[in-house]
Amino acid sequence: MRTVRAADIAPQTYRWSIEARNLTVKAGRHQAVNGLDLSLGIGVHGLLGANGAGKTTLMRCLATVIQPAGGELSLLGAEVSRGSRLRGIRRDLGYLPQAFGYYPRFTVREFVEYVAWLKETPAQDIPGAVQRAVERVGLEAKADAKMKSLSGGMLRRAGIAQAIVNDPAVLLLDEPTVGLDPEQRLDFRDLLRTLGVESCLLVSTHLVEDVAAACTDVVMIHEGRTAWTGTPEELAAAGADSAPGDSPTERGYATVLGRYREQAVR
Ligand SMILES: Nc1ncnc2c1ncn2[C@@H]1O[C@H](COP(=O)(O)OP(=O)(O)OP(=O)(O)O)[C@@H](O)[C@H]1O
Repeated sequence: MRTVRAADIAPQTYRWSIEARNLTVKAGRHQAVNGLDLSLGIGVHGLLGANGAGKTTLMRCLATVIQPAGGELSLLGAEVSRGSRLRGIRRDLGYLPQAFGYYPRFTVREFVEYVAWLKETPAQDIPGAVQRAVERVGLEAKADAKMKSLSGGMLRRAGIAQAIVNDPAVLLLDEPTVGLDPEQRLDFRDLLRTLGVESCLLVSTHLVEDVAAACTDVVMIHEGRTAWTGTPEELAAAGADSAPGDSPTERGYATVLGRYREQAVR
C-alpha cells in the first residue's frame, strides 16, 4: 500500500512539475540542448525527435544527473542550478536511463529495494513498495531471479520497476519500450496511463504509436530546441497524405518535423 508522505498533502505551490526556460545543456563539449522551453504538468508527455535531437541529454538534465549549462529549470517548484540542493527533488523523481547499471548478482527484488533505499523510502515501507512496483511491471514471477539471468525485455521492466518504486511525482523514462514484446507494450501503455493520472511523466521514444496510444500530449524536439507541441490527435491531423509513414501519427511526425527543418534553414 502506498504511504502518504508530507509532500503529498502539502499545498502545491508550483504551476508546472517541470518548467524550463531557454535551457541549455552540454553533452561532452556539444551543446545538445540549445535554448529549450518546456512547461509540463500532470499527464503523460511523449518526447519525440530524430536520433541526436537531444532527448537523452534533456532527460539526464531533468533527472539531475547533469546540470544545466544555462537558462532556467524548475522541478516541482524548486530551482535547479549549480550548487542547488537536489536531495529533496531526487526523492520525488523516478528515472529510467536508456542504459542503466545494476549489480548482475542482485535479484530483481534486491535491485528495486536498493533504489528504494537510495530514494530514502522509510525502511518499513520498502518491502511493500518493492512488491507493488515489481507487480506493476508484471515481473513478480522473476522477483527472486538474478538480474544477469533476465532477457532484454525483462531487464527493461526491472528498470521501470526501480523508476516507479518511490511513486515519483516526476517520472522520466528514456525509451522504456525497447525490447518489450507486443503484449508487454500494451500492458506498459496501460501502466503509463495509470501513472499519468497523478504524476508528470516524460517518455522518450521512437515508437510514435506508443505516443498516440498512451500520451496526453507530445513534445517534439530538434537540435535541442522545442520544434512542436500538441496532442497526439493534433499530430495525427497534421500529417500530409504524401508524407512517409504507415499511420496518421507517423505521417504527422514526418510532416511536422519536415516543416520545422525547412523553417530552421531559412
Ligand atoms: N559525450 C558526448 N560528447 C559529445 N557529443 C555528444 C555526447 N553525447 C551526446 N552528444 C551529441 O549530442 C547530441 C544529442 O545527443 P542525445 O543522445 O541527447 O540525442 P537523442 O535525441 O537522445 O538521440 P537518440 O535518439 O539517438 O538516442 C547528438 O548530436 C550527440 O552526437
